[in-house]
Amino acid sequence: MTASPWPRPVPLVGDATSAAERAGDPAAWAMPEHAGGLYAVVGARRDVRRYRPDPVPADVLERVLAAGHAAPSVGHSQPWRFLVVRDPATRDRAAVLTDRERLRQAAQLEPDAARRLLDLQLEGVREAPLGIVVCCDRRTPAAGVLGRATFPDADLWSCAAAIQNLWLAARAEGLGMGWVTLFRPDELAGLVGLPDGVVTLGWLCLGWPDERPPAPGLERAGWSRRLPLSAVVVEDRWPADDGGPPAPPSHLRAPGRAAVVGARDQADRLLTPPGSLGVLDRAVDRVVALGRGDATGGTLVLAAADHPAAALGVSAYEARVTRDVARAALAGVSVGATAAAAAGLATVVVDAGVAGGPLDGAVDARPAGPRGDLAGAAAMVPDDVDRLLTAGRVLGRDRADAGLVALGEAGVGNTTVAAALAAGLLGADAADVTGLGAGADSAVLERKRAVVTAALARAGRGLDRDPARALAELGGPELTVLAGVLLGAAEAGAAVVLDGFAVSVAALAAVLLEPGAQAALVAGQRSRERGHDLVLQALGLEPLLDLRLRAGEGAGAALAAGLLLDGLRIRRGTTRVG
Ligand SMILES: Cc1cc2ncn([C@H]3O[C@H](COP(=O)(O)O)[C@@H](O)[C@H]3O)c2cc1C
Ligand SMILES: O=C(O)c1cccnc1
Repeated sequence: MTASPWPRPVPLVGDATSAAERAGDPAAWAMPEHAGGLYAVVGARRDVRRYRPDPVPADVLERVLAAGHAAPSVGHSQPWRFLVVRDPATRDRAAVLTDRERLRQAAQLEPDAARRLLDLQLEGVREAPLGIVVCCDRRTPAAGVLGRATFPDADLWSCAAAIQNLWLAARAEGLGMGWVTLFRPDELAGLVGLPDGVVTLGWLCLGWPDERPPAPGLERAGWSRRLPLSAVVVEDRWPADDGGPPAPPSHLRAPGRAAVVGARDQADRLLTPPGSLGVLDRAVDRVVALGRGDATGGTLVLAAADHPAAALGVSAYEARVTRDVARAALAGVSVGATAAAAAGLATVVVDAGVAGGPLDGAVDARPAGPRGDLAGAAAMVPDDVDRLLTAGRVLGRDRADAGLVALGEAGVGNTTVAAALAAGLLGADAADVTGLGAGADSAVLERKRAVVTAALARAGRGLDRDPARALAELGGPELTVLAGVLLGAAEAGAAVVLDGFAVSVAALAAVLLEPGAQAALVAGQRSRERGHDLVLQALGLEPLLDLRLRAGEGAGAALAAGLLLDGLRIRRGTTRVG
């Protein structure tokens, strides 16, 4: 192309680039000197719930509000209004509205869920020096705004984008912000006198933060994790085999961020290098975050059951051993019960279907319906899974106030049942999760693998998304009861100490049912059973002990609980610095 003799007209306002410049360097619009800072602020934004009372200077507030006002809006309609509340009386009335709403919602929930709601940290509304009621002025008819005729709620989304801008600017200024929506919208609107047609998106707390969470509190508490990017980015078309909606999020209470950070802070103030007790310190942090740092004892819950699968030659022992072990535990003379006593734990035995009829002195949680051997028929009927989970929950809640809840099992043949359940829940091969159990030889091991393989083929796929069905198809009644005990104990705020392979598989089912329960768990030990490590990894737990146990009965959980109680004593007894 020959050069044009004509100079290019350059507009005096706006974009001075030429088409040739833009084609020559399409990325030249970037702002490399700012990008790093922006991503850092995006990554460091947190929902803050604790505030210092100090005022926010007017110029800082104005910059933050201006950032909100710079948000994108549908048809450039700028529908947001930022109603800044400084008046302490209005703030106090808003706090009362959230308190009231909390009680109202709690009254409609199961007692347990209600308690969790009541524990929510909402003090920010009272503490923060500023409240911002973000409003959307919807009085312009949707059809009159470019883009809203087809998406009539796009004005609300614009306001949400403004909130995100406010939030990022606040973070960059070092201010904390929390978005509170536990209001009846009309009550909040009434409080600040919004006219008809102006709606609110909630109350933003704004002030200097009295917590500086490095990660979302719920993430640190193990409640949930940010999904990998690949899980939320879809190419071109929604996948045809998506398997239905994702599992609902957990409603189980994990410790709040303040509790989790508080536990860590407390440990950091001891006269010792932070984390000096390693894995034990992390377990102690968990218990302290649950508010149970004062525990000096607890309970070993031992659930026992026999299994039709045992008739397929998958154990080196006869089925009557289960009954003997459970009776010895009731008499306090089994390995598990003596280990529990040594650790300062009481033992409670649950009869989850021990052969030979109900066991005197045990908590009765026996399945009522038919039982299958996994390979040929489902382990239990769904009704029994529900009943046994509930029975376990009741027991777990009941034992939560006594201190730690350690879990143990007895059931001849149950390492095969646990292997089938683990394979179903993890999508693993039989060979990866089938081990020697209480002492299998190669012929028994061969039969165990065959049973697990047949069970998986019979039960079909997708069990990882439906843990209750997995328990019915591939589970055992003692594992189901233990999953319930874990959930009940975790719901009531207790720390739960796991034992070996079978207990850990029960825990995996429980955590798939209620991810929030993970925050309550401490892995007692890594046993020598094949597959245990895989299950612990799936639980995201590092065990306290690694003694190559193959005991079952809660022996490892009791040993670890003793160590954990020592760790709590050390935490309480060590002097604090500065
Ligand atoms: C005397 C005795 C006491 C036990 N206590 C726990 N288990 C452990 O072994 C059993 C599971 O292994 P498998 O799947 O190979 O049968 C469960 O009862 C478990 O708790 C025991 C096993 C025996 C023999
Ligand atoms: O790993 C275990 O928990 C285990 C192994 C063998 C027998 N009972 C339990």
